[in-house]
Amino acid sequence: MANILANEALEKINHEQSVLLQFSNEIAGVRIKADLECAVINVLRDVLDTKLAMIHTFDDDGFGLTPYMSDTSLFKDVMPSHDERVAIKLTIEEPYTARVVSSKEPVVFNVEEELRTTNSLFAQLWKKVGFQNTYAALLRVGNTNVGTLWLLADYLDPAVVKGICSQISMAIANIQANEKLILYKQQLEQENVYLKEQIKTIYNFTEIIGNGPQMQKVYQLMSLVAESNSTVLILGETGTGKELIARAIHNASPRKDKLMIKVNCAAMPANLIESELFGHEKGAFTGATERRIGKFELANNSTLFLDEIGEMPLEAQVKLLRVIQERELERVGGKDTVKVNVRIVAATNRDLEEEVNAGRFRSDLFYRLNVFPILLPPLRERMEDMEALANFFVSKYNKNTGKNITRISPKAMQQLHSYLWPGNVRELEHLIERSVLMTTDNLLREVYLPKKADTQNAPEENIFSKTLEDMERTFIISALKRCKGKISGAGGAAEVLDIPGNTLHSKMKKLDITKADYFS
Ligand SMILES: Nc1ncnc2c1ncn2[C@@H]1O[C@H](COP(=O)(O)OP(=O)(O)OP(=O)(O)O)[C@@H](O)[C@H]1O
Repeated sequence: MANILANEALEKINHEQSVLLQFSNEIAGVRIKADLECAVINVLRDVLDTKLAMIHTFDDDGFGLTPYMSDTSLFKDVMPSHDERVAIKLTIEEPYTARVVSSKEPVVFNVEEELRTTNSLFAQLWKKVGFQNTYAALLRVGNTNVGTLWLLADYLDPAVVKGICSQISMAIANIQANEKLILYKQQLEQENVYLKEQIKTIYNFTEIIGNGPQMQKVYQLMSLVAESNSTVLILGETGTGKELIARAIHNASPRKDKLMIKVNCAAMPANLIESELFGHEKGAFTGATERRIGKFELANNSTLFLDEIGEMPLEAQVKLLRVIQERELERVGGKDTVKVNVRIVAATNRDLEEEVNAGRFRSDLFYRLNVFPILLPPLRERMEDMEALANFFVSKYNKNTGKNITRISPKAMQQLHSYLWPGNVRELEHLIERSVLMTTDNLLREVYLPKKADTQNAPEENIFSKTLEDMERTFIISALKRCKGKISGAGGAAEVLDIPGNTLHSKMKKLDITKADYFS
């Protein structure tokens, strides 16, 4: 008798081991959820005559449980749609789940008994499948709860259920870790592409040239605001250095270790701007083949630089306002709300108040952005910085081109001073770059200014209150002032006015223009 019992026990152990081995073989190499689902369902059915009712996984809060996988054929008459099935979320307070979570061993629920005593929705569902029992167990890896497993069968050996549980727990934990890795990898790839784009456009963040009183005011404002989280609005004509200032603010802020993210609001079509800013879920629209995170999420814990904010379409302005107010967003086509901690720096060359009055810019967004405005002066109003800027760009392009230009000729400097600079510092930079390329020795002799551009951009005056002679006089004086009194030759007022030097001399005599007029 003892031998028979020992033999039976041995056979039982052998059977358990062969089931677990088979199970392990099936799921060992599985890397993705769909393969795991297939392997689990098949091996349970074929080896143990068991159906997989459901695997739930724990939500991050450790309280909720979300359906993870099930044999979808089981309850399709009761809950035909996939959505309906996955919508059943549980918590650890649901009575069956509570028992499973608190038990170290697998729990057995007799279907008939459950129908009699509770007649619960779950008991009714189990009854439909036709097995006598439901076996449920907690899925754990180490000290971490992974989920719960629900099996339907007439009889299962608890030791086998335990063995299956530990293998499934490990497989799910691996898949979840793998999914996280893939997501991080995608995010890193996106950041990497972005970084490479940025590196192409960046030379030097820290060097802002200009020490005149106008730029001193700007530096003072920057140092007041940099360390805070306040929104900054940088205003100024095109090419005045708004992006440079935005980067300097970011680099002087506690967020400097993360990359500042830039969005050019003018460069994006209205229908793409939302997805660019907030990201989209896979399938959110035609062409959205992958989930993509937006610039707001990329800028989490960093600074988002919204360049050319004045060009943003009105529909996108509404959405932007919401994110700035709530500090949370939804990806296009997504249901989840994502919290973001982003510092906004915006820039524009438009007069935003005028845009508000014209109905092209939302006033509520304007007030949200205009928390701390910084106005950048145009280059023509800070000519005191011209020499430093010109020298800075010469040495920059020396490096880029391998030249060794050591000086700018007085004539070239005079030319730079006499021009009105509609394109500001960017235009100056391009002109110097060109001049550096054209220079063959170490003296930059000449800059190639656009013809007559200075006169086209002269400020408007009330011409009707003046005689023709008055106007001519004022105009000549202003040209002489810009040329620092130089009358003829390169960079002189005659060149700016495009008349011969002698003609200018005689006009000055006739109009009684003396040094006192243009050196005052
Ligand atoms: N103060 C400065 N010192 C050194 N370089 C400057 C300065 N201001 C502008 N620049 C250079 O001039 C170019 C234009 O500057 P930036 O792109 O910051 O201007 P912006 O005002 O943002 O122009 P836009 O309105 O067209 O976007 C850049 O190459 C920048 O490095």
